[in-house]
Amino acid sequence: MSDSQHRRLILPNFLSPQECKELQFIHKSSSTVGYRPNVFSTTLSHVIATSSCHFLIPFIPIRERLKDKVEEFFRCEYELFIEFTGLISWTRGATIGWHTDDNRPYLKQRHFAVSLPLSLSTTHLLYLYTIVAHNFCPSKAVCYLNNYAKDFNGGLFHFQDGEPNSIMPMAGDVVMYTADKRNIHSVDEITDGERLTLTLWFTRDGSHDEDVKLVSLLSQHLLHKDMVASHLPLPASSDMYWFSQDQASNYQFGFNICWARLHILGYDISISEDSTCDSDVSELLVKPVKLVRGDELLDHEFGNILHALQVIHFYCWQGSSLKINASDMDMKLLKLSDEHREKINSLKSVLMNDEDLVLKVFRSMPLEENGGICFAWTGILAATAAWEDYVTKLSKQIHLQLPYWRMHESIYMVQLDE
Ligand SMILES: O=C(O)CCC(=O)C(=O)O
Ligand SMILES: [Fe+2]
Repeated sequence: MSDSQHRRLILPNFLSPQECKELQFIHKSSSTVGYRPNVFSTTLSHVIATSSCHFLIPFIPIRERLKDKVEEFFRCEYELFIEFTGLISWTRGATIGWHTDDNRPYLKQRHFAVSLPLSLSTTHLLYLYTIVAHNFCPSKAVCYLNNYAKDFNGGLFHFQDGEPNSIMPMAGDVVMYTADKRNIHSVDEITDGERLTLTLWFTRDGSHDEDVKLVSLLSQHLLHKDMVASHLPLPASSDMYWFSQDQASNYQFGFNICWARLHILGYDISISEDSTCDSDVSELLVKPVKLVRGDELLDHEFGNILHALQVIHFYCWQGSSLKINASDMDMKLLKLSDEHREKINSLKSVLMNDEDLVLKVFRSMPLEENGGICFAWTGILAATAAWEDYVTKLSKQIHLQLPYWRMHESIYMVQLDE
């Protein structure tokens, strides 16, 4: 559906349920606290910085399809650039009143450039000609990845003028609109659950091309890394995972979102022997961990809490289709001693000292745990192996495609004959 003035476009079912679920898996296992209260985000530069470059792969075909649509709909004669790609989730309390989206810093820069009358070089003049003569209004695409009323309540999207008046976010649907006054919009407060979107910004201005920055980050990151090296995620600084209501990150009130996301799915974490509640939070995040459920501990070591979180969310995503191997049946489960339980609780009081807040933020809607299948430790072990296969496959694709991306300073699906 598009409106008569060509300022917005709504595309139902643009993303497949599988694409939505894969992006949800990435976000729930990689997000950091976001730029506004009660908001969480996963940017592409963040996944690179945390040694999870492979997660870029699922975004690539989706970015391409969205860019093609925007170019077609807004009738662009020249190429557009993606300025930003991110997964963004809003939880209880997040809201935004009537606003336009043209408050991005690069817009100010553009106005500044136009008001410079003197000493312009030919390049400058050409540049000005391009932005003035082919004035493309920056645009945004918001792809909904989960469902109103099922995964969250509240969070309806509204346009102030014209049709459609309101949009009920449903997984797979996309809304595209120009960032100017023709599209004043708002989002109702989220009252329950977690509302998840994939958000992209488009620009004409090549100096804000996200791909150039991402290719450079990828090159730096992968230069020293062996292709067969481990795919362990590397946690970012601990304050990026610290949620507190007043945004003060002094670790006194609030919680670590990795621990919290495991907790709401029914897991506790046992951090290696020498960790105590006096340890520094950043130190705790990089230590090997084991998973606990009830009074059982799975005797399998994960590289760090982020690794455990990725595997558990992989289990939630793929649960019902995972194959249990014979070797998974040999797993070792240990009964927790009182002493061990006490230790877990004391670390928990450091990383998650406001449990009520965790439940308020993440656990207000019934969760569809483990892809709807019953929990089994054998399933977790199967997920551990399947996660490794999955990231290895994605990682190979990154390594094969990066030379082409570097050559073109652009990220695209390279057709390679295997
Ligand atoms: O998530 C949405 O539906 C739109 C969010 C929005 O308007 C914004 O972040 O500026
Ligand atoms: Fe907006």
